[in-house]
Amino acid sequence: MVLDRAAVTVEAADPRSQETKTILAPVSLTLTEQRIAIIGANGSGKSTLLRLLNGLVLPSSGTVQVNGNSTQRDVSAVRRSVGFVFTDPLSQLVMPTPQEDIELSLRRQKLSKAERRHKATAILADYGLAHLAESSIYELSGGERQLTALATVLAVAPDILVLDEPSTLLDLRNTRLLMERLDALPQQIIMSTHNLDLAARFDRILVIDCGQLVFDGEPDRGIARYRELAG
Ligand SMILES: Nc1ncnc2c1ncn2[C@@H]1O[C@H](COP(=O)(O)OP(=O)(O)OP(=O)(O)O)[C@@H](O)[C@H]1O
Repeated sequence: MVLDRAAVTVEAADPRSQETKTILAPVSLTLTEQRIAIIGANGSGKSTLLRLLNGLVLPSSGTVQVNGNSTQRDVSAVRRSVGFVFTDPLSQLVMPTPQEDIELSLRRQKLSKAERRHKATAILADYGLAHLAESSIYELSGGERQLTALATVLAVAPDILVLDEPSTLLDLRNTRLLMERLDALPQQIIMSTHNLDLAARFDRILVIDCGQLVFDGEPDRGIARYRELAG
């Protein structure tokens, strides 16, 4: 993934104003490490940076490329390569039950209906969610929904996994399970998190503050920088 002076600005809240607000100042990055964490205060711009990576947000200036595909010109190719897990699983789970959601995720694979059903059942079992396969998404706990959302995205084996604060709703046990699961994945992972234990395990850390990249490097130093900023 390559960001070349990618910046995000939005119109000012007051429609009479000509001004724009910069949410993310121009940033140039080549993201090649297997495990990259993004940390920073609430509202600093972490989600905006992540959303640039799969074309959910397009840069107002500069470019973002994934495997040579521009998010502005080839967004479908980018979305096929980049699986995105939202902080709020309800933004992502669109079908009534986990089983149906995973089957929907598998729709582009050349499988018969029965094969799709069978594969979705196996994926849910792998995540310890088999007993919830036919439950309403709304009856699941926040953590169960979060794991279902992860299973749904990984069902299609994207090349790159982008996760926006994936442990927010998880208890200690499920956070540990998530860490183990992420550790075992072959994909490149780029994740924002407020969980510094999780971030410390990664290869590279980006620290964002007020829409600016203020640190890019080794986890211990990145976490120390973030602690300084938090005061
Ligand atoms: N479409 C938009 N229009 C106006 N402001 C926006 C828009 N998207 C994001 N913002 C603002 O940009 C800033 C950065 O938001 P972003 O969601 O990237 O922060 P974050 O670091 O992920 O925060 P958190 O840790 O709270 O999830 C916030 O002040 C947010 O209100």
